[in-house]
Amino acid sequence: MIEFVNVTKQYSGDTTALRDVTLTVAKGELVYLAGPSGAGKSTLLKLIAAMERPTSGQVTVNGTDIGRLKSAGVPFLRRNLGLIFQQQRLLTDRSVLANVMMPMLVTGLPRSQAEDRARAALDKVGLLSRAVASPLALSGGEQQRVSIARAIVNRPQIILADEPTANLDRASANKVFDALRAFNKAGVTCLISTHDELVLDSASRVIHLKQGALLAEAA
Ligand SMILES: Nc1ncnc2c1ncn2[C@@H]1O[C@H](COP(=O)(O)OP(=O)(O)OP(=O)(O)O)[C@@H](O)[C@H]1O
Repeated sequence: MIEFVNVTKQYSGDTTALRDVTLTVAKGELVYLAGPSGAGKSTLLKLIAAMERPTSGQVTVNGTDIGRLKSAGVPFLRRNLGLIFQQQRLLTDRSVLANVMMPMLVTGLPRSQAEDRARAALDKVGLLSRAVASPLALSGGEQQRVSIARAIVNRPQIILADEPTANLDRASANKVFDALRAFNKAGVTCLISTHDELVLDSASRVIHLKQGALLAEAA
């Protein structure tokens, strides 16, 4: 479902963010990305979402070659992706419910249907009771769970989460990981970058990056 073959990504200014990375993530897998700051975790996720293009090598997502994808094809690719990135903040002048409805309204789903699905998604992350609240009234962990609900309402096949629990306390982080694991159990392929040692220790698959290079995976 996701395949990197000899992928190198250089940013202007001569930074090599990824070096000759080859990996495969199968449908339904839950994969964590680990590595020190600057190791290339965000870059790897951005390549999958076509937010960046490989300098060399090939990235394939659901059969789509990201390096050859025309900009008109990007929305079609993203329809299958649930993105939880730090820069995608919630709109603070709208309710929690309105934030979660947004991606469905954009695709033209009728309002009543969008609302039903948004409520169901908020229920799954344990926040249905906060539907009419402003995101500003929520804790950081709750806001992150709203972001997860927003990322999954269009029923993506793949969730990409970039350090979804950065700056959260243990209890909030656990709830965020629980929500992500639940979606994985329901069949969604998940790639999650994290520094959370507790989660990494108990993970079935961890991809370690160091200075842009893949370290051998533990068997
Ligand atoms: N848009 C960009 N332009 C230039 N250099 C970039 C850009 N984005 C990332 N880099 C550089 O590429 C390298 C890898 O960055 P990346 O954000 O992928 O690492 P990371 O492992 O996600 O780090 P962190 O844990 O701090 O988020 C770093 O040296 C970074 O400074």
